[in-house]
Amino acid sequence: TRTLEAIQYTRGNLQILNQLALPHETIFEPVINVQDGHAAIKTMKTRGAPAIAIVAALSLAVDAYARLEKNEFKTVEETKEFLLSSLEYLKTSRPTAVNLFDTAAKFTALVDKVQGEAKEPKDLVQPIIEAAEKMLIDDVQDNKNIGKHGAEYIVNNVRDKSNISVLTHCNTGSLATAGWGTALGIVRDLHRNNQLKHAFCTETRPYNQGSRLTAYELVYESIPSTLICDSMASALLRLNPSVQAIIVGADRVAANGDTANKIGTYQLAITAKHHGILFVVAAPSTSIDLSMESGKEIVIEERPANELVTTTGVLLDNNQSTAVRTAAQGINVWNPSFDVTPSELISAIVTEKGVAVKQPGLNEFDLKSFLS
Ligand SMILES: CSC[C@H]1O[C@H](OP(=O)(O)O)[C@H](O)[C@@H]1O
Repeated sequence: TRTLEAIQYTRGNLQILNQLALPHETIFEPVINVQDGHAAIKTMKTRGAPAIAIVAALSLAVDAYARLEKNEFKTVEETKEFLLSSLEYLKTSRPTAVNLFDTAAKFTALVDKVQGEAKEPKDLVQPIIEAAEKMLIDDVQDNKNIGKHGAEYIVNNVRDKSNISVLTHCNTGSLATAGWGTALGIVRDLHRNNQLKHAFCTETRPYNQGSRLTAYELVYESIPSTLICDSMASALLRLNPSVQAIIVGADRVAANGDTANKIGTYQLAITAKHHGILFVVAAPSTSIDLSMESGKEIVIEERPANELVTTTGVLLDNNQSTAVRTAAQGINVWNPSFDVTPSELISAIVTEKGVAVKQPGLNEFDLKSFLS
């Protein structure tokens, strides 16, 4: 079966699925320049650490392609200035997921590398377009490898491999990546291998990535699944012994394994520890920030209060999605979009390169060695 896709691209043309309208309306919107790319990411029409980086890169690719077609670049220097300033601008869209910053650094290095031999603007633009297009391919391949490594790890490390249910948080599937997904990719592999009894997903307040996006992906592919409120996770673990692993994604993993992920991840790690089950982080190596020794340095994005005091994606009688206020007027709001789970609560970090685990007796991962 096909999985859903959040990004539609052909050279010079980019459309993104407006995830604010899911699951009720499937609306693809054009992204014609970096301003559109920045807005799609900032408003969370596009979200998910890998998808954010890919849409940012492709928005630069279509913007530069259009300018080249219209001969708007007069010199190589002017072209370089446009590319580098666009990357700096795209980095201001959301601060926590490292993938966007990793991509901006790689593309800046690419511009620096090719500028020496560049004779005309297209000599700078073409390599950027090709690098952006390659991300679409590489991301899906990375996720397939994550799915394979993660499913193997879970089957080999649970108590009862004939009775595996898992709980996942937020959305880490085809709607957060170029396809297949990270944590949800592991769920897909377990299901495809007939190793999954049931997948539980949390609602993931306040944006509801779980009830609106993950539930949508699971139902779309007929994966046996049940939606719970975030507040039900501990009761589920206490009452359902088949739930033997919690699998989540990541926005930024520090060198010691501390992981920034959707708000609510930290308390899932605490309850996994209390109930003695696996807590597994799934992420491509582009989500690992080796420049950060620990999670203390990770910037946590705070989102607008209106995203918490309303319920996004409510379906009105006229079949339009909208946000409806639920909280009392005048109440103060704290709305961090992520939290940091310390490495000692994490069983394993599954990447496309394999599964990182801690040395016996150690509370931290050594991801520098793992990735070297
Ligand atoms: C594979 S997506 C990783 C990560 O991104 C999500 O955050 P958001 O929906 O705010 O972009 C969530 O934290 C996922 O786990």
